[in-house]
Amino acid sequence: TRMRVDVVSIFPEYLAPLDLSLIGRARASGVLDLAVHDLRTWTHDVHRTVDDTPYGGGPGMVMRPEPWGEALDALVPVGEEPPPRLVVPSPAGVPFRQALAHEWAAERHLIFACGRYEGIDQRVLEHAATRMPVTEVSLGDYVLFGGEVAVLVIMEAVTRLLPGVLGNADSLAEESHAHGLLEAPVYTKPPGWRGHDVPEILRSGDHGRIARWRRDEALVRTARRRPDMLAVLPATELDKRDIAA
Ligand SMILES: N#Cc1c(-c2ccc3ccn(Cc4ccc(CN5CCCC5)cc4)c3c2)n[nH]c1N
Repeated sequence: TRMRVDVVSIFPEYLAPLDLSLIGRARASGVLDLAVHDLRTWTHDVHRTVDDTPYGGGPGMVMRPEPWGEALDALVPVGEEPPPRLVVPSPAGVPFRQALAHEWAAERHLIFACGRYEGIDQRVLEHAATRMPVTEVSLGDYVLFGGEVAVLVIMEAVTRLLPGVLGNADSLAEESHAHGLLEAPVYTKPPGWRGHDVPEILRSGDHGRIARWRRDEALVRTARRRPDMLAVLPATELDKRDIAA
């Protein structure tokens, strides 16, 4: 197996989509070995308590450290080399970007800790950091209820980078982002649909002009929707004339 992934959550059913389609195929082909665990497995009281009130006051509840400590003890064999990476989705995390997806696709073992409530007692991450690399990661500047959907996103981004998961067509699409712009619009049959026609050039067979048309469309789209992406393009990449057009 290329990669082992463990996910711990109080809502393990939230991770059911990881059984489907491409990720399901990656698991069936042996490229990915995924296990989802219920954090309450590591509680011992009759109410299977995972949360408590926050020290210092404040709204909501905080996830208790003990269940998490026992869960990580169970999932990290003593002396595992190299150690797994613990990934903890959090509103306070570093931004999740494609570069991180590439880094994590190279890991042998990932463990995802899905927080809920106001988050996980910080000592869980501090203690884990004494025996494995720990990354708090955020999907973006919006507020979710917990870490589960972040794990679905991260797992999709990472799994598609594992060898053999992408068809070579997709991997070419992956490369197309290499030019640092948003992709051009795509079309398929029929040539005319509800009064909207496919741009003539795409049906011309003139591959040089088609490539130029796509690059111009990509530039215009990027300038309109993601000017921040243009700011980082090396000058040699950017022809001001294209933008002005
Ligand atoms: N990835 C990612 C995330 C998450 C995320 C990830 C993991 C957990 C675990 C619990 N929550 C809920 C929550 C929501 C808001 C706060 C902030 N506090 C609220 C009042 C004072 C500050 C604390 C927890 C989570 C949210 N949100 N947005 C992303 N991009």
